[in-house]
Amino acid sequence: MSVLDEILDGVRADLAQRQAELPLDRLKAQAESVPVPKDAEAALRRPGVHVIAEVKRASPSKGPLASISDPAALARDYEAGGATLISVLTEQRRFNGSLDDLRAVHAAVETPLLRKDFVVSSYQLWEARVFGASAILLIVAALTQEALVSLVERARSLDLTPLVEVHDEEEVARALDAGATVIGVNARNLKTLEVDRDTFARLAPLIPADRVRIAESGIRGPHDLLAYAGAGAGAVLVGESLVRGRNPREAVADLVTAGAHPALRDRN
Ligand SMILES: O=C(O)c1ccccc1NCC(=O)[C@H](O)[C@H](O)COP(=O)(O)O
Repeated sequence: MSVLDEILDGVRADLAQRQAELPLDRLKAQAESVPVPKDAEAALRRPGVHVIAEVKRASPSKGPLASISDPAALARDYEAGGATLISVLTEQRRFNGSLDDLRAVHAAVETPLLRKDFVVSSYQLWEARVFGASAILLIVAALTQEALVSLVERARSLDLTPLVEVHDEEEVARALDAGATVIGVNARNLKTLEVDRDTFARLAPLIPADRVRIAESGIRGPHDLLAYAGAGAGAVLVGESLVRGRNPREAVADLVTAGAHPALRDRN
Protein backbone atom coordinates (compact mmCIF):
# COMPACT_ATOMS: atom_id res chain seq x y z
CA MET A 1 0.00 0.00 0.00
CA SER A 2 1.35 3.49 -0.87
CA VAL A 3 1.96 6.10 1.82
CA LEU A 4 -0.85 8.19 0.35
CA ASP A 5 -3.32 5.27 0.47
CA GLU A 6 -2.29 4.55 4.03
CA ILE A 7 -2.80 8.19 5.02
CA LEU A 8 -6.17 8.29 3.25
CA ASP A 9 -7.38 5.17 5.07
CA GLY A 10 -6.59 6.83 8.39
CA VAL A 11 -8.17 10.10 7.31
CA ARG A 12 -11.41 8.33 6.33
CA ALA A 13 -11.55 6.43 9.63
CA ASP A 14 -10.98 9.59 11.69
CA LEU A 15 -13.50 11.47 9.56
CA ALA A 16 -16.17 8.81 10.11
CA GLN A 17 -15.67 9.16 13.84
CA ARG A 18 -15.97 12.97 13.77
CA GLN A 19 -19.08 12.74 11.58
CA ALA A 20 -20.65 10.31 14.06
CA GLU A 21 -19.91 12.72 16.91
CA LEU A 22 -21.06 15.83 15.03
CA PRO A 23 -23.43 15.25 12.10
CA LEU A 24 -23.14 17.57 9.09
CA ASP A 25 -26.31 19.53 9.82
CA ARG A 26 -24.97 20.47 13.27
CA LEU A 27 -21.58 21.38 11.81
CA LYS A 28 -23.31 23.58 9.21
CA ALA A 29 -25.29 25.28 11.97
CA GLN A 30 -21.99 26.14 13.70
CA ALA A 31 -20.69 27.68 10.46
CA GLU A 32 -23.57 30.17 10.43
CA SER A 33 -22.02 32.17 13.25
CA VAL A 34 -18.51 32.23 11.72
CA PRO A 35 -17.59 35.41 9.80
CA VAL A 36 -16.68 35.20 6.10
CA PRO A 37 -12.96 34.36 5.94
CA LYS A 38 -10.29 36.66 4.53
CA ASP A 39 -9.66 36.22 0.81
CA ALA A 40 -6.52 34.06 0.63
CA GLU A 41 -6.30 34.14 -3.16
CA ALA A 42 -6.43 37.94 -3.23
CA ALA A 43 -3.61 38.04 -0.68
CA LEU A 44 -1.50 35.71 -2.84
CA ARG A 45 -2.15 37.87 -5.91
CA ARG A 46 -0.53 40.96 -4.42
CA PRO A 47 2.87 41.85 -5.93
CA GLY A 48 5.95 39.87 -4.91
CA VAL A 49 6.63 36.24 -4.09
CA HIS A 50 4.68 35.21 -1.03
CA VAL A 51 5.58 33.03 1.90
CA ILE A 52 3.18 30.41 3.24
CA ALA A 53 4.60 29.30 6.58
CA GLU A 54 3.51 25.93 7.91
CA VAL A 55 2.80 24.67 11.41
CA LYS A 56 4.19 21.15 10.97
CA ARG A 57 4.86 18.86 13.91
CA ALA A 58 5.81 15.65 12.12
CA SER A 59 5.78 14.04 8.70
CA PRO A 60 5.74 10.59 7.12
CA SER A 61 9.15 11.25 5.54
CA LYS A 62 10.95 12.54 8.65
CA GLY A 63 8.90 11.45 11.67
CA PRO A 64 8.76 13.99 14.53
CA LEU A 65 10.11 17.36 13.38
CA ALA A 66 9.66 19.67 16.32
CA SER A 67 7.86 19.66 19.62
CA ILE A 68 5.52 22.57 19.07
CA SER A 69 4.07 23.13 22.53
CA ASP A 70 2.33 26.35 21.49
CA PRO A 71 1.20 26.47 17.84
CA ALA A 72 -0.35 29.89 18.45
CA ALA A 73 3.03 31.32 19.50
CA LEU A 74 4.68 29.82 16.41
CA ALA A 75 1.96 31.33 14.23
CA ARG A 76 2.47 34.73 15.86
CA ASP A 77 6.15 34.47 14.93
CA TYR A 78 5.22 33.62 11.36
CA GLU A 79 2.86 36.59 11.26
CA ALA A 80 5.50 38.92 12.73
CA GLY A 81 7.91 37.69 10.05
CA GLY A 82 5.45 38.71 7.36
CA ALA A 83 3.94 35.42 6.14
CA THR A 84 1.07 35.98 3.70
CA LEU A 85 -0.66 32.74 4.69
CA ILE A 86 -0.15 30.34 7.56
CA SER A 87 -0.64 26.67 6.79
CA VAL A 88 -1.80 24.44 9.63
CA LEU A 89 -1.50 20.69 9.19
CA THR A 90 -4.56 19.07 10.73
CA GLU A 91 -3.95 15.42 9.79
CA GLN A 92 -3.50 13.49 13.02
CA ARG A 93 -1.91 10.10 12.46
CA ARG A 94 1.19 10.90 10.40
CA PHE A 95 1.56 14.67 10.88
CA ASN A 96 0.46 14.87 14.51
CA GLY A 97 -1.76 17.84 13.64
CA SER A 98 -5.31 18.61 14.72
CA LEU A 99 -8.26 20.91 14.31
CA ASP A 100 -7.39 22.18 17.79
CA ASP A 101 -4.15 23.52 16.28
CA LEU A 102 -6.17 25.31 13.61
CA ARG A 103 -8.51 26.77 16.23
CA ALA A 104 -5.60 27.95 18.42
CA VAL A 105 -3.81 29.57 15.49
CA HIS A 106 -7.01 31.24 14.29
CA ALA A 107 -7.51 32.79 17.71
CA ALA A 108 -3.93 34.12 17.73
CA VAL A 109 -3.38 35.75 14.33
CA GLU A 110 -5.04 37.87 11.65
CA THR A 111 -3.14 36.21 8.79
CA PRO A 112 -5.35 34.04 6.55
CA LEU A 113 -5.02 30.31 7.28
CA LEU A 114 -4.72 27.28 5.03
CA ARG A 115 -6.14 24.03 6.36
CA LYS A 116 -3.59 21.47 5.18
CA ASP A 117 -5.04 17.98 5.21
CA PHE A 118 -6.06 15.15 2.95
CA VAL A 119 -9.52 16.30 1.97
CA VAL A 120 -11.86 13.59 0.71
CA SER A 121 -15.24 15.00 1.76
CA SER A 122 -17.08 18.31 1.83
CA TYR A 123 -17.51 17.69 5.57
CA GLN A 124 -13.83 18.68 5.93
CA LEU A 125 -14.53 21.93 4.08
CA TRP A 126 -17.24 22.80 6.58
CA GLU A 127 -14.81 21.98 9.39
CA ALA A 128 -12.21 24.24 7.80
CA ARG A 129 -14.77 27.04 7.69
CA VAL A 130 -15.86 26.54 11.31
CA PHE A 131 -12.27 26.37 12.59
CA GLY A 132 -11.24 29.61 10.86
CA ALA A 133 -9.50 28.64 7.61
CA SER A 134 -9.51 30.86 4.51
CA ALA A 135 -8.07 28.21 2.18
CA ILE A 136 -8.09 24.46 1.84
CA LEU A 137 -5.66 22.02 0.21
CA LEU A 138 -7.05 19.65 -2.41
CA ILE A 139 -4.54 16.99 -3.51
CA VAL A 140 -5.28 15.83 -7.06
CA ALA A 141 -3.64 12.44 -6.45
CA ALA A 142 -6.04 11.77 -3.59
CA LEU A 143 -9.25 12.46 -5.53
CA THR A 144 -11.20 11.25 -8.53
CA GLN A 145 -11.75 13.99 -11.12
CA GLU A 146 -15.43 14.13 -10.22
CA ALA A 147 -14.63 14.61 -6.55
CA LEU A 148 -11.97 17.22 -7.34
CA VAL A 149 -14.35 19.30 -9.46
CA SER A 150 -17.06 19.07 -6.84
CA LEU A 151 -14.73 20.01 -3.95
CA VAL A 152 -13.28 22.99 -5.86
CA GLU A 153 -16.80 24.31 -6.42
CA ARG A 154 -17.94 23.56 -2.89
CA ALA A 155 -14.87 25.24 -1.38
CA ARG A 156 -15.58 28.42 -3.35
CA SER A 157 -19.23 28.35 -2.33
CA LEU A 158 -18.00 28.38 1.28
CA ASP A 159 -15.66 31.34 0.59
CA LEU A 160 -12.61 29.09 0.90
CA THR A 161 -9.77 29.34 -1.61
CA PRO A 162 -9.00 25.87 -3.00
CA LEU A 163 -5.25 25.30 -3.33
CA VAL A 164 -5.05 22.41 -5.79
CA GLU A 165 -1.86 20.37 -5.42
CA VAL A 166 -0.16 18.57 -8.31
CA HIS A 167 2.91 16.37 -8.74
CA ASP A 168 3.14 15.68 -12.47
CA GLU A 169 1.95 16.72 -15.93
CA GLU A 170 -1.25 14.68 -15.83
CA GLU A 171 -2.24 16.18 -12.50
CA VAL A 172 -1.64 19.71 -13.85
CA ALA A 173 -4.09 18.94 -16.67
CA ARG A 174 -6.62 17.66 -14.14
CA ALA A 175 -6.20 20.75 -11.92
CA LEU A 176 -6.77 23.07 -14.89
CA ASP A 177 -9.73 21.02 -16.03
CA ALA A 178 -11.23 21.41 -12.54
CA GLY A 179 -10.93 25.20 -12.86
CA ALA A 180 -8.18 25.62 -10.28
CA THR A 181 -6.85 29.18 -10.03
CA VAL A 182 -4.35 28.52 -7.23
CA ILE A 183 -2.11 25.57 -8.03
CA GLY A 184 0.64 24.13 -5.82
CA VAL A 185 3.40 22.03 -7.31
CA ASN A 186 4.65 19.73 -4.58
CA ALA A 187 8.26 18.70 -5.06
CA ARG A 188 7.77 15.73 -2.72
CA ASN A 189 7.06 12.53 -4.62
CA LEU A 190 4.15 10.86 -2.84
CA LYS A 191 5.46 7.38 -3.62
CA THR A 192 9.12 7.76 -2.64
CA LEU A 193 8.68 10.85 -0.38
CA GLU A 194 11.84 12.24 -1.96
CA VAL A 195 12.02 15.95 -2.79
CA ASP A 196 12.98 16.92 -6.34
CA ARG A 197 13.19 20.72 -6.54
CA ASP A 198 13.30 20.54 -10.36
CA THR A 199 9.66 19.42 -10.43
CA PHE A 200 8.41 23.00 -10.20
CA ALA A 201 10.49 24.23 -13.17
CA ARG A 202 9.24 21.27 -15.22
CA LEU A 203 5.54 21.80 -14.47
CA ALA A 204 5.27 25.60 -14.11
CA PRO A 205 5.25 26.28 -17.89
CA LEU A 206 2.13 24.10 -18.13
CA ILE A 207 0.28 26.35 -15.67
CA PRO A 208 -1.06 29.57 -17.27
CA ALA A 209 0.47 32.77 -15.87
CA ASP A 210 -2.94 34.03 -14.73
CA ARG A 211 -3.02 31.29 -12.06
CA VAL A 212 -1.24 31.59 -8.72
CA ARG A 213 1.68 29.12 -8.90
CA ILE A 214 2.94 27.87 -5.57
CA ALA A 215 6.15 25.89 -5.04
CA GLU A 216 5.75 23.45 -2.15
CA SER A 217 8.30 21.48 -0.11
CA GLY A 218 12.05 21.44 0.33
CA ILE A 219 12.56 25.20 0.72
CA ARG A 220 15.66 25.66 2.90
CA GLY A 221 16.01 29.44 2.69
CA PRO A 222 15.95 32.53 0.45
CA HIS A 223 18.14 30.90 -2.23
CA ASP A 224 15.44 28.26 -2.85
CA LEU A 225 12.71 30.93 -2.89
CA LEU A 226 14.67 32.89 -5.49
CA ALA A 227 15.22 29.79 -7.62
CA TYR A 228 11.50 28.96 -7.51
CA ALA A 229 10.66 32.61 -8.23
CA GLY A 230 12.93 32.47 -11.27
CA ALA A 231 10.93 29.49 -12.51
CA GLY A 232 7.65 31.40 -12.10
CA ALA A 233 6.49 30.81 -8.53
CA GLY A 234 4.20 33.41 -6.99
CA ALA A 235 4.52 31.84 -3.53
CA VAL A 236 6.43 29.18 -1.63
CA LEU A 237 5.10 26.86 1.05
CA VAL A 238 7.64 26.15 3.79
CA GLY A 239 7.39 23.77 6.73
CA GLU A 240 10.35 21.77 7.96
CA SER A 241 13.07 24.41 7.68
CA LEU A 242 10.96 26.83 9.74
CA VAL A 243 9.94 24.47 12.54
CA ARG A 244 13.47 23.06 12.82
CA GLY A 245 15.25 26.39 12.62
CA ARG A 246 16.36 28.45 15.61
CA ASN A 247 14.27 31.55 14.94
CA PRO A 248 11.08 31.10 12.89
CA ARG A 249 10.25 34.82 12.86
CA GLU A 250 13.64 35.74 11.39
CA ALA A 251 13.57 32.81 8.98
CA VAL A 252 10.17 33.91 7.62
CA ALA A 253 11.34 37.55 7.50
CA ASP A 254 14.41 36.54 5.45
CA LEU A 255 12.18 34.71 2.97
CA VAL A 256 9.71 37.61 2.84
CA THR A 257 12.54 40.08 2.19
CA ALA A 258 13.80 37.93 -0.69
CA GLY A 259 10.27 37.64 -2.13
CA ALA A 260 9.73 41.41 -1.90
CA HIS A 261 12.81 42.24 -4.03
CA PRO A 262 11.77 44.98 -6.50
CA ALA A 263 12.62 42.71 -9.45
CA LEU A 264 10.01 40.24 -8.19
CA ARG A 265 7.50 42.83 -6.94
CA ASP A 266 7.42 44.67 -10.25
CA ARG A 267 7.07 41.67 -12.53
CA ASN A 268 3.39 41.06 -11.63
O1 LIG B 1 6.12 16.01 4.49
C1 LIG B 1 5.93 14.84 4.17
O2 LIG B 1 6.69 13.90 4.50
C2 LIG B 1 4.73 14.44 3.36
C3 LIG B 1 4.52 13.11 3.04
C4 LIG B 1 3.40 12.72 2.33
C5 LIG B 1 2.49 13.67 1.92
C6 LIG B 1 2.68 15.01 2.22
C7 LIG B 1 3.80 15.39 2.93
N1 LIG B 1 4.02 16.70 3.26
C8 LIG B 1 3.04 17.72 3.10
C9 LIG B 1 3.60 18.92 2.47
O3 LIG B 1 3.17 19.23 1.39
C10 LIG B 1 4.63 19.71 3.19
O4 LIG B 1 4.31 19.74 4.55
C11 LIG B 1 4.80 21.15 2.72
O5 LIG B 1 4.92 21.24 1.34
C12 LIG B 1 6.06 21.75 3.37
O6 LIG B 1 7.18 20.97 3.01
P1 LIG B 1 8.57 21.09 3.76
O7 LIG B 1 8.96 22.54 3.76
O8 LIG B 1 9.53 20.27 2.97
O9 LIG B 1 8.35 20.59 5.15
